[in-house]
Amino acid sequence: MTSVKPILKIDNMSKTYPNGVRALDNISLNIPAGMYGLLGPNGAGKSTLMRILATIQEPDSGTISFQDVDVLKEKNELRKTLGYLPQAFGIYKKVSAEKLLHHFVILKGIESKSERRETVEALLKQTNLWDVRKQKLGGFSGGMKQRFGVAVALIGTPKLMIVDEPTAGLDPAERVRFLNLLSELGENSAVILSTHIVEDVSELCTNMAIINKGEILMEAVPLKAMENLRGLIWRRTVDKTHLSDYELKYEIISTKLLAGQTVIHIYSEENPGDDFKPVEPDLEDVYFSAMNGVIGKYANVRKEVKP
Ligand SMILES: Nc1ncnc2c1ncn2[C@@H]1O[C@H](COP(=O)(O)OP(=O)(O)OP(=O)(O)O)[C@@H](O)[C@H]1O
Repeated sequence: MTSVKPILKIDNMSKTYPNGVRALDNISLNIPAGMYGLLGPNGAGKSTLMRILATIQEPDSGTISFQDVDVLKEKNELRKTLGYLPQAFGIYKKVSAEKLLHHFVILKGIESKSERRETVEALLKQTNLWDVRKQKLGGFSGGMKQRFGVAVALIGTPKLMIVDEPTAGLDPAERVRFLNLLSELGENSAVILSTHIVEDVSELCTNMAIINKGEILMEAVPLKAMENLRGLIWRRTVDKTHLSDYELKYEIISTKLLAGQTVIHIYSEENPGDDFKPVEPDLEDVYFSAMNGVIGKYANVRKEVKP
């Protein structure tokens, strides 16, 4: 749980699709201002939650409040102060970035011509697209398109930004540029970033939640969560053919191929011996520990059923 006062509160929210998939299962979250990471694997329910927060999808039950706004009842109130970058969005390929942004600024209701020009210029500069403003959007790289999406989402200086899986498919340089842009936004508004990439959260977010199969496994301050795991994570290289023996004996939280070798991380409250070395836990250890139920929502359940 985060101790800072929440700016966005989600209570007991559920959503089941007509095909019977329960995408969100009684979710509650307290989200403070700044950068907030929603971390989870494919199919966890992130996009469903983001679309509901962005007021384009209805939950079956639950409430959301943003400051004094009852989000589900006063959708237009929230929309005035909302920026949303969806996971996938279409753009007009044959139009230049500058021209299309002008159109969106008009749609947002900025009537004065000079104010429009200033807004467009400021947004293109902020998103580092000023030099390519005359280029057609069809020729933009994935990262440039994402930054254009941010420019659109930023029109009207939103207080709440919803950003759904923005770094998937970006090359490393574009990813860094994009994350830097987001962290600047986090200084003035609440930014909720959904991602399956642990590094997006560790590099950027002061608060986070881990979601899987429609459930929140834990809410945490990343630095504290890593600290709490200190002394509990151990690693060693194993022969792949012996992996199942280790699985029987230890609480393996992750198995990775590293330079052709199989490296396992285990959770153990005591020194396991057996050539294991202590690990300084990172956010990936936190994520896999929560996903495996050794910490977070299912930690106690798991301990009770263990011999
Ligand atoms: N319109 C829909 N109709 C039926 N099932 C859906 C629909 N949208 C999503 N789902 C299902 O709901 C679950 C959650 O999907 P969601 O897209 O919210 O997850 P996600 O965490 O964003 O995953 P991804 O990163 O793969 O987009 C998945 O099992 C998905 O197949």
